[in-house]
Amino acid sequence: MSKYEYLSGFGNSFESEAIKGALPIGQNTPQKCPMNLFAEQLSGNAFTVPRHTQQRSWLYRTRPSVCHSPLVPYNNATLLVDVNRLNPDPNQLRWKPFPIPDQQHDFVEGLITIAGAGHPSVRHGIAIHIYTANKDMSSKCLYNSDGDFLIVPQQGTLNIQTEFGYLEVKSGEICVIQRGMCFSVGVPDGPSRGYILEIFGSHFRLPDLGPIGANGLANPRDFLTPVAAFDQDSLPEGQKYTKINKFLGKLFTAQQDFTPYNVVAWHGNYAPYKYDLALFCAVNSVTYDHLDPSIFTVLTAPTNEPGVAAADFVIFPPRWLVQEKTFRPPYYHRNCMSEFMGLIRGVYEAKKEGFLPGGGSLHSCMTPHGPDAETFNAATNAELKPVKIPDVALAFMFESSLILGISDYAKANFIDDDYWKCWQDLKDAFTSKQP
Ligand SMILES: O=C(O)Cc1cc(O)ccc1O
Ligand SMILES: [Fe+2]
Repeated sequence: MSKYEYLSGFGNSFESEAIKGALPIGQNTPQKCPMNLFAEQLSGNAFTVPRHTQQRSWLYRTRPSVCHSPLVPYNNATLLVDVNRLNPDPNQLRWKPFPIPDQQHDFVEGLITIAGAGHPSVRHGIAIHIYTANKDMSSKCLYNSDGDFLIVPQQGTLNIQTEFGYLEVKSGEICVIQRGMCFSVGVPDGPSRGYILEIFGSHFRLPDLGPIGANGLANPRDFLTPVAAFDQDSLPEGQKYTKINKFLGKLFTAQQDFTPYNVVAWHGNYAPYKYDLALFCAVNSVTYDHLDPSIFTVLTAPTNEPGVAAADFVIFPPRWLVQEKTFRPPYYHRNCMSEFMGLIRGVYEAKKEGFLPGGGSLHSCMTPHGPDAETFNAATNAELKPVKIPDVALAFMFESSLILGISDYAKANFIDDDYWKCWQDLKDAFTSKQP
């Protein structure tokens, strides 16, 4: 039987036992838990939030998480930086694909902060990171006190062990690992790379569908949460397990002499999940005009202001373009939101050249942008028959209401210095035509 087994549904209250009978019946904290397990609650929200937003789980484990040595600074992730150390830059920014260094490094060591805003200390804000890895996090796990990670693998499958069970996340799929959950990333395909959206405030939810109705976009049943699984073998005598904690933008580490993957059963609605982007049911104009990209929202992390997201995760999926009398690529625009884009595979519909898989772009608040000149010229003259954006294309956007700063590293490395030139051939065809 594969260790990758899942429960289906978004935000459900689940229960899962790796050994039948490990969950207490009818209560959370019996005087003695079945099988002498320890009961431990993991809270994803304040105890007192409205019931429909409450997220928490109960974990039944062989030893509680508290049995570890004191946490001390961990300095092996040199490019992960606190969001209070970022720089303003209003330019249109584009990064070439971030290379995967040859030197041996795991998912944590390969974290690179690109952009962000707000701060985890006030539970408001986001950070955008790139990860690269070419070795597994063996005997090492990460848990994040700062917020939730939405992970978008671009190259290489991720085998992720979590306290809740195992997740296999391929390129073209995403996963969410929330605040506090221990996880370890394996890279079975070798050199791997991807994007991370970290949110410091609310959790991700599915967008409201309004007049779209009860179905479409990302359907709840396609979100998959792992079944309970724990490490059967104890650590060899003398061997330690390393726990790493991201806390206010810095990493800390502690040791313990047992695996953190000792949860025999769990129940609740605060659990990691994955989603296959190929299952996204795109909805769009079947008459005319280019609609706003919010129509492609997979997940949204709301702020307290109705309709305003700390971050939306939006994709540009394979789909048919059928609009009549319409300039079909994205329009030229200046947005009050910040738009970080990444490319999983193929070519993005607004950029004929230069935006490459594993790279990125950032168009900040009010930074003008839109299709490059080549795309404009082709689309203005194209015959408007139905066209399929092919299955090999998959771009995405992290769109945020916050104004993002960029890291020293992102400012100085892999920047495409010629990006601005892609718009310079957009000529004034109005003035020259006047009598
Ligand atoms: O800038 C971008 O490429 C993203 C984007 C796509 C789109 O279809 C409409 C607006 C928008 O910001
Ligand atoms: Fe845009």
